[in-house]
Amino acid sequence: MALYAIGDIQGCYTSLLRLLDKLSFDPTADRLWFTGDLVNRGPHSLDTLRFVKQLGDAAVTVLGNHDLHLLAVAARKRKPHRKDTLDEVLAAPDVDELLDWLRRRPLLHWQAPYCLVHAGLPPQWDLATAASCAAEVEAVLRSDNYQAFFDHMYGDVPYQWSPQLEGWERLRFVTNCLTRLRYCDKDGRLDLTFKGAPSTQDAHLAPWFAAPNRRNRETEIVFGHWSTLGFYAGDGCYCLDSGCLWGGELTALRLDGEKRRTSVSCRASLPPGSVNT
Ligand SMILES: Nc1ncnc2c1ncn2[C@@H]1O[C@H](COP(=O)(O)OP(=O)(O)O)[C@@H](O)[C@H]1O
Repeated sequence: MALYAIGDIQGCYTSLLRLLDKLSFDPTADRLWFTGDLVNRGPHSLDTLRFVKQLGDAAVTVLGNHDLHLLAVAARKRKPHRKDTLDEVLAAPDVDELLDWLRRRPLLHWQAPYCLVHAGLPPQWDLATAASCAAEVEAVLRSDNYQAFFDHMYGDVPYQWSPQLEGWERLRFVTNCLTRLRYCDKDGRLDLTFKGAPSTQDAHLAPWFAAPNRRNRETEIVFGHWSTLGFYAGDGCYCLDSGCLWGGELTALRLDGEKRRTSVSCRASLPPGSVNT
């Protein structure tokens, strides 16, 4: 049995199949963790969703900002963006089933010694706080009233964590950390606007995983979301978004035993190999 974490797919289904082929992935024995953003901007979001869903217990995927955006568009709470490639999902005969499954995915998955999230954790959260905050948003997304969440999800404020945060503001802050965070300042205030690579940011900002006094250092954090950072292993953290969507690579990191990185180039869309599912 092997456990692999795989970076943001964003509809690059043929790259995923080539990567699984290269790994000799066996769904009856191996396990996959996905860093979220299964969909959008890439060409085959529908195939990707169907594939990951049918993996059942062989896969864990956490929700990313593009997954949440798909749910918001489907709920008619947000207009699609010009660059979205979600129409095929929205018109699919199994759209309800797929999106019902999607909204029940976690925002954080913890299995010692790893924590899997799409984007990051603010420095003020220890792992227990992160897990309970994620559970608050997950409970809303799994409820019958989940569509109301999308009326309040968008926006960059509040910038800073306080245990006193309540209601939609609290849920927005939690969602922004887990699905959009890249940089914060030395006091842990989020900056959700800058998307560039580390060393190109303003001097007052640092990547979230390099924040001083980060209280979640006890766990190894596996994340995606940050294609300009690319594959990164440092500070007890692993970024697996190596820019598949932008013609970079799709990356898997073996998490059990010795960590081993496997990637496929996404420059050429080669015909997919057969996958044993
Ligand atoms: N709270 C939020 N505020 C703004 N955008 C959000 C939020 N949650 C999800 N999104 C979605 O995240 C996506 C951001 O896209 P983009 O700015 O290109 O960033 P990325 O680098 O993650 O692709 C959009 O589809 C947007 O609708």
